[in-house]
Amino acid sequence: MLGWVRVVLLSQSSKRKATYAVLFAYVVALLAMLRPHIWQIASLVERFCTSSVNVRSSHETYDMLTSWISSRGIDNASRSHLVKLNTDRGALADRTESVRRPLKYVANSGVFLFWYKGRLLRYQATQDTSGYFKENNIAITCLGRSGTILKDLFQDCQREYTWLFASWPPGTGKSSFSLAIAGELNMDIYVVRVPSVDDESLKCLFAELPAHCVVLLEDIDAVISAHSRESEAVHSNEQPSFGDEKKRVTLSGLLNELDGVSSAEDRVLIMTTNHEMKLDPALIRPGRIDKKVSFALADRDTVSQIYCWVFQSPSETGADAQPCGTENGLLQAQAIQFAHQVPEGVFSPAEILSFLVPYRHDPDAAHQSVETWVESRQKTGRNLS
Ligand SMILES: Nc1ncnc2c1ncn2[C@@H]1O[C@H](COP(=O)(O)OP(=O)(O)OP(=O)(O)O)[C@@H](O)[C@H]1O
Repeated sequence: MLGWVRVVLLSQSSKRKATYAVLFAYVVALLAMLRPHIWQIASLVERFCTSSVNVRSSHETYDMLTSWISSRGIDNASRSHLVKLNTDRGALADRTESVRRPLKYVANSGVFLFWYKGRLLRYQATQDTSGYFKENNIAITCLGRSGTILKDLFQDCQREYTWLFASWPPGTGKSSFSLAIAGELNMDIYVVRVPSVDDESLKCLFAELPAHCVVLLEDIDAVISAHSRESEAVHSNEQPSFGDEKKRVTLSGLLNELDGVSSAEDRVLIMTTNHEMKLDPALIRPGRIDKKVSFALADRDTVSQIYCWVFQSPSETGADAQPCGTENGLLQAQAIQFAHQVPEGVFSPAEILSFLVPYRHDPDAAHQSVETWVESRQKTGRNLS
């Protein structure tokens, strides 16, 4: 067969084509020879030349990974799916909330290949039926003995999952941002913590508002909608207590006030929450809310800006000060170095700030202690588990 290929192509008098054809023929012949041993070879490659990470459906990392996978349609081709509610399993989800949550389809079995950061990865879903309970397993495999790419993938999954489903941790700057807006607009700001008021007191507060102001409603997820009341009653096996209802703001009570506030010109209404998934769609529908701003955990840029802010010299403080400007090269370099010691998307700006402030007169000590601090936070189960 090899001789035949060579003769035919040489007659086309193209030396290069002939070389390629010969090489191709050798490869085909080699594959034909190895064909009976192909599974042994594959298993040797898998055993000695790949790295993999395994995830079981009983662990929360499974939810993180499958959210990432299903949002990209990587396992769409599977013929057998497990259907799940797209929800954070750590949250105490109200049963009625599940009606609003999107469904997520996760492959039960099958092998799928996908590209991630320029590397080809393999996703294999299997079902373990050996025990009393069936458990789904996922193995992600990459070529090569270094699993760095897999660690990157899981960090991405975690970041996206935290962003989409988990409660955001507090201290990401929502209230500070609102105060800054009021300062920028030169307006007074009226702050209402929704969990501490009821319909009646909210009505009184709103009646007193001046025409020109910023109104900040903190923690609006504390509002109770009609169906949460029913659900609470069902779960506690009790009739709804009308005495208790008065102690909280109801959805309809809040909507009445909001429609009044937003109809007044020159008033800026800001609502904050750490639990976006708990909000009733009526509260955040277009028309009632003009803009949604998400506050994330600190990325590298934020960490280095906070560092500069803490360690700037007193002469640099002031409204227009740019402590990390290029003219302050040393501080900028130290800030970048510090930002690389803190994993991205894991800590809130408030946490970074409270770590740094005690070291404000001793930046070297901050650099020396940060790794231990990060490790201890991770060990206590904070975000990276
Ligand atoms: N991007 C940031 N840069 C510097 N400091 C920040 C930043 N974000 C938050 N902080 C600091 O973190 C602390 C908490 O911020 P803030 O109260 O605004 O957060 P929050 O998101 O409103 O928290 P919560 O969810 O508890 O209401 C404040 O001291 C604030 O100055």
